[in-house]
Amino acid sequence: MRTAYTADQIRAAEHRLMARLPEGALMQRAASGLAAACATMLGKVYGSRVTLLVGSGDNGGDALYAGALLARRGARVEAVLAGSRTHEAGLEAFLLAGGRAVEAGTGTIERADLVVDGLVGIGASGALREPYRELALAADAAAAPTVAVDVPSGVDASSGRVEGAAVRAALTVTMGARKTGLLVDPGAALAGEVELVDIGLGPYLPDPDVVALTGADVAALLPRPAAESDKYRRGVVGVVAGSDQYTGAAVLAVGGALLAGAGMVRYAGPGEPVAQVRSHWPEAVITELERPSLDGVGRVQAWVVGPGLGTGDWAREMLAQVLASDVPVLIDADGLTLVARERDLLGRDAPVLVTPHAGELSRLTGAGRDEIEADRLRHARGAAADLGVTVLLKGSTTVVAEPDRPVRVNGTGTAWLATGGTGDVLSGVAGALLAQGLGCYDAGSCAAYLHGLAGRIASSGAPLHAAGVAAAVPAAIRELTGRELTGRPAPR
Ligand SMILES: NC(=O)C1=CN([C@@H]2O[C@H](COP(=O)(O)OP(=O)(O)OC[C@H]3O[C@@H](n4cnc5c(N)ncnc54)[C@H](OP(=O)(O)O)[C@@H]3O)[C@@H](O)[C@H]2O)[C@@H](O)CC1
Ligand SMILES: Nc1ncnc2c1ncn2[C@@H]1O[C@H](COP(=O)(O)OP(=O)(O)O)[C@@H](O)[C@H]1O
Ligand SMILES: [K+]
Repeated sequence: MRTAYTADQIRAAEHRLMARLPEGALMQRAASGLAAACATMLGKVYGSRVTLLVGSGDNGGDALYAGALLARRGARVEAVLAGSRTHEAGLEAFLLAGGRAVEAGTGTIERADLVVDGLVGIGASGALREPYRELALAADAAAAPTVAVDVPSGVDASSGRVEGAAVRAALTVTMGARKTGLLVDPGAALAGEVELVDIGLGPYLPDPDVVALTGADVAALLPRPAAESDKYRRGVVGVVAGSDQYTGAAVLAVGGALLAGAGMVRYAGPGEPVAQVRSHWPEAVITELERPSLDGVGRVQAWVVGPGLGTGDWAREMLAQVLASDVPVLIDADGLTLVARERDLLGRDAPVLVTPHAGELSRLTGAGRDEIEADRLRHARGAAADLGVTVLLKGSTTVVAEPDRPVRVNGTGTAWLATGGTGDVLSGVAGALLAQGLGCYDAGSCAAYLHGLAGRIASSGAPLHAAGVAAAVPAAIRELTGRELTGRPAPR
């Protein structure tokens, strides 16, 4: 599990650790980790040109001490001192090691083999001010890669929010613990690779603000069939999706559920989608509905409701019946539009997982779509608290929020997933995990991981289509579980 923390959490931990250490010790640890990462990126340090962008705080201090270490190894290191003041001891060490302070606009950024962004770290507030803004833009325009110290300047460390210009780093060397903003877009997209330098902060850190599951975490959570499993015990998913107008959503949601390991998938819907689901998935158990009713559809362990369902009376009645059941329900797409109109539908005791994209969340909460995308953590958390449900907010970083738990963030996806129907597949995958017994928080975050990985497999650097993502889900599971045997060993 990768953990991340807000600036306040990090600062509090640093204070406790610093009280036990000689002055400056933490910064020395940070700087040597930073210098080592820069050296690896440069390949050959001797004779290379390194330009430091140095702000007025300790972030600039880290850069100066690291610059001193690189200068001692023969790099030609120049520093642009951009702040109203400069970390004194850091500057002294830098100059003593042969580093040079230069003015911006002397071509130093353009000539560099490597730029080090030490403008601001966790002490930043608001959009980058001048001259930092212009330096960030110059670093972005330069040919050399940028290594960001702690966080790319311009990215809010606690949220990933970016107001105005920001540094685009090839590598972010982060001190003591990952910052939340490095795992959540738009900040995550600007951080590049993230390398964590251990400065001994671990024992002083509180519970994390956000976490990202690793493949091993997901593998440990994924349900597997046991030797004595049968299809009912493995978990039956009910899918209420699709309409005469939107048949594909039904096919994709059922496919996602089947290929993510449901013991069985029951599909209930009107004639057109029934015909489509039947021809694509003969293994699904289908009830063709003459009227909106779940009578006679059979028992399930979880429902998926909403994709392509429409928002008319039929859809509303189906949603109400699904929500009147006593099993977990995943609500997506049109189901969310209906809930936005009629919040009371959510009043139930069994768990609810909602899976909006930013536009759908906007309908649910009234916040603007752009505002949600700029600060997805805050909006997902707020909606989970307000609605009393688990919220999986889709997008470039998918986040799963549940009251009183760290937000789980997922970055396994690829932008190629931004194509029609992939969300329907996700709803099926998550529904299968709910039916197999995972709670909403685990089902949502494992589904996001698997779906993102399946997207990468299906894409392999080229366009994908939603059915291909569903088809790649078993390969994604195989990649995580390493082809382990389940049930009885094969006879020899
Ligand atoms: N503490 C520790 O033990 C360790 C800390 N470490 C390191 O210290 C970093 C935190 O250092 P920090 O607290 O000095 O804050 P930091 O981010 O350098 O700069 C804040 C200053 O920047 C300015 N400024 C703010 N917003 C701005 C804006 N929008 N646009 C322009 N300027 C802006 C403002 O200054 P002013 O405007 O007054 O010039 C403010 O005072 C941390 O990220 C890590 O790298 C590591 O060495 C490990 C040990
Ligand atoms: N830029 C992106 N990077 C990674 N994943 C993305 C990106 N944009 C969208 N996705 C993913 O693609 C899927 C799209 O779902 P959704 O918006 O519901 O589409 P649809 O309704 O057409 O199925 C979600 O899983 C989402 O997280
Ligand atoms: K920085």
